[in-house]
Amino acid sequence: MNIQESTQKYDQPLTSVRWEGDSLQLLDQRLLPETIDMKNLTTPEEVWKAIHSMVVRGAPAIGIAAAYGVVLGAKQYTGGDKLEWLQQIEQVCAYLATSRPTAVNLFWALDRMKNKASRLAASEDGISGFYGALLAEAASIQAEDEEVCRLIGEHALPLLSDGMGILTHCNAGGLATAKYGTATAPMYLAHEKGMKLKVYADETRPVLQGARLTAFELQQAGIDVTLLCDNMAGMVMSKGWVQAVIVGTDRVAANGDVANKIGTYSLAVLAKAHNIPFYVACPLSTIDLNTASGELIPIEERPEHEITEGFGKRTAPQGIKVYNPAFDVTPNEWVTAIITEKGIVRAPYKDNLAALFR
Ligand SMILES: CSC[C@H]1O[C@H](OP(=O)(O)O)[C@H](O)[C@@H]1O
Repeated sequence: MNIQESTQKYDQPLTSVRWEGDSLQLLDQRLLPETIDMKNLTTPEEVWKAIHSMVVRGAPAIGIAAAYGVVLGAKQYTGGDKLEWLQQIEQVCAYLATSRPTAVNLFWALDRMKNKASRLAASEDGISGFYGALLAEAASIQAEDEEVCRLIGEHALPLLSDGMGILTHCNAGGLATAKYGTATAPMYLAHEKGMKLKVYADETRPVLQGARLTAFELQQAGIDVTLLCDNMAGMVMSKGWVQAVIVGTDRVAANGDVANKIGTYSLAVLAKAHNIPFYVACPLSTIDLNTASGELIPIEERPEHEITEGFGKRTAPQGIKVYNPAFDVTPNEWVTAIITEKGIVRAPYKDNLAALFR
């Protein structure tokens, strides 16, 4: 366990997921911003728990961590039978798929690892090379995500201008991806080009990913960021401080409905009311053409204590009824455009999203 104070300025953005030697290092995002603690994981069970408890969170980061979780499962196989090895990999994938239900990147990454394992098992290659081949596949998923996020930022840049106010929600930042983030990618690239943006970050109750993660990473990068309570978004929009809303997503349905952190739908309605564009930034790995529309997206409900406790004490009466959905769905008609690594997609989303995969 490596604990450091996070008050120091870091030269490089923090990496939330890192493979080192033959184990997985995860930055415990539950402890940010005050503590930097890298956890060392060596089993799929530890990866499942890390995803479920949000040690690692954010759709792409969850997928990358799960991919390395499959590699840890492959390391556990000591036999010599290819079919038996494949069955073990398929069992690990099925197990890791139960860690969280909404972010489609988890299932996308596991399917990619399962397909790689199937090709290996069907090949003439010796089983001794399978572990290395799976590790290379997981590393490719991570490396590709970094490039994909950078491209999302590049495609978003024409939507931005010097001095612009951008409001974002939760953390769709470098900590939620391999690097750059999705919603934050244009902010980082604009900053690199000397563009002055004013970012407003919703704290994002109840887990405070905006306050603890987005505000932290943008401040570390030297980007002008102002922290808001979630209930302030309407007011700052009414003051004319916001010229665009940019958020990430955990799953885009085939018709363009968007599942994202709870509170996103409210922002979309507020943005429409103030005639402010509402952009969703996401990689193709977060677009799920197999889910026709938003009401079919499974919405995770999380533990009550995330709402009834905070700031080191109970913040609600004992026994109070609690509803704690971690996500909501924004209907596609409220979405101005979806920014992907292949470019900006606008309505009609069903046809235009499908065209991305042709
Ligand atoms: C770039 S995906 C980020 C996405 O994931 C977050 O959810 P969680 O923190 O619960 O994993 C949130 O919905 C972000 O928009």
